[in-house]
Amino acid sequence: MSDAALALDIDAPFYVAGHRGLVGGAIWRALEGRGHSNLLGLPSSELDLKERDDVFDFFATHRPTYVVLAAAKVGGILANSTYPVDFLSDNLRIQTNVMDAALLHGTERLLFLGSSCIYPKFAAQPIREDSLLTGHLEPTNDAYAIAKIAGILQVQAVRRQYGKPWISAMPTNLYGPGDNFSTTGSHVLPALIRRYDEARASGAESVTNWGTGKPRREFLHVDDMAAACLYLMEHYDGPEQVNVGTGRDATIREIAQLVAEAVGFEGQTSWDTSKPDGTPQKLLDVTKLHEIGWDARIGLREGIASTVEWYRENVDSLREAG
Ligand SMILES: NC(=O)C1=CN([C@@H]2O[C@H](COP(=O)(O)OP(=O)(O)OC[C@H]3O[C@@H](n4cnc5c(N)ncnc54)[C@H](OP(=O)(O)O)[C@@H]3O)[C@@H](O)[C@H]2O)C=CC1
Ligand SMILES: C[C@H]1O[C@H](OP(=O)(O)OP(=O)(O)OC[C@H]2O[C@@H](n3cnc4c(=O)[nH]c(N)nc43)[C@H](O)[C@@H]2O)[C@@H](O)[C@@H](O)C1=O
Repeated sequence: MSDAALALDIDAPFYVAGHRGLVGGAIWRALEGRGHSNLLGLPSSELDLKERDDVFDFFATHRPTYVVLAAAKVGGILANSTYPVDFLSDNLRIQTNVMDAALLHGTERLLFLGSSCIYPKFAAQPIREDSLLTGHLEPTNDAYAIAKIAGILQVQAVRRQYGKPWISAMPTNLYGPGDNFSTTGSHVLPALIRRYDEARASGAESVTNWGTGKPRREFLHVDDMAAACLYLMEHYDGPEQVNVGTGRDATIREIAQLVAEAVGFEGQTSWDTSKPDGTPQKLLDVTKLHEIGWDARIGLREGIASTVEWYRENVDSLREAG
């Protein structure tokens, strides 16, 4: 489809599945900012996307023209390795129900969100899109990755069998306002912000992080991610998933230092090597994204600083929510 044909109609019904989450929330804010007048979103307490009949009823009633599939069972390295059944089964059900209902009820365009963990554990770095299915997965998140790979295949199958311009994006590790700051279930950046800020507030002399601190990770601010998603919906129409990242990575030890500086913690850091490191490096090759015409804007120091600010403003309500 041409760029003109891909332009999003701001009055058409647009369903953001997972609109209260980190990514869905940022996409919702971005759509509101662009003046979209017909946004659809329901919390899981009102529409459990694992329930196939309920999902089909929702689509029959609202018939969304556009869908971003940002609802998923999501978590950090420990949650993924402790609950593989949930990460496999919930995600397969959520994405299959949403895509089947969207297909039946005439959704014109759908963006499926996968993750950089779909690529082989020892993929050549930076990781190109065509390294998918060329090697073994990282065991701490293989169940989640298999569900995400099935989602990419479903998008490609819909394109092939029905000719719909649906697409997939593969984000690198994300962070920002609205993240999950739970101590055991979260990803590394929110976990570090909470740990270092609590240590600063209590006057603790040291903190202990997980693993060796040697793995390398790439981080993208979620507002950049939301902008990239909408950009891709308006400028990309191809079967291959598109990597979304900054093209730059750092060691977890360096990230921890940045967070310590951002919150003003001056004590010591130690490492609990009984916790898993996960994949040694996960840096996306973003050549394709750049060729399509999009590049990240928010620098890591700036993004961490604004996320610390958001965390401090919201920490009380986060505690109440558990
Ligand atoms: N965060 C990251 O670092 C990365 C995320 N991604 C991908 O981006 C997408 C969004 O992730 P993120 O925003 O971080 O995740 P969050 O955990 O922040 O949000 C997930 C959202 O999914 C919804 N959800 C979960 N289960 C159900 C269900 N059964 N029925 C209805 N809604 C459900 C939740 O709804 P509610 O709040 O109402 O319960 C929530 O809004 C996912 O596909 C994830 O794999 C990819 C790479 C990195
Ligand atoms: C987005 C991505 O997220 C997960 O993969 P991951 O990249 O390994 O993500 P993570 O953020 O949990 O850890 C990154 C690194 O950081 C180290 N680390 C230190 N201290 C803490 C800490 O306190 N918490 C956490 N979570 N990690 C810590 C940790 O040991 C690891 O070396 C998968 O769910 C995967 O499925 C996925 O998609």
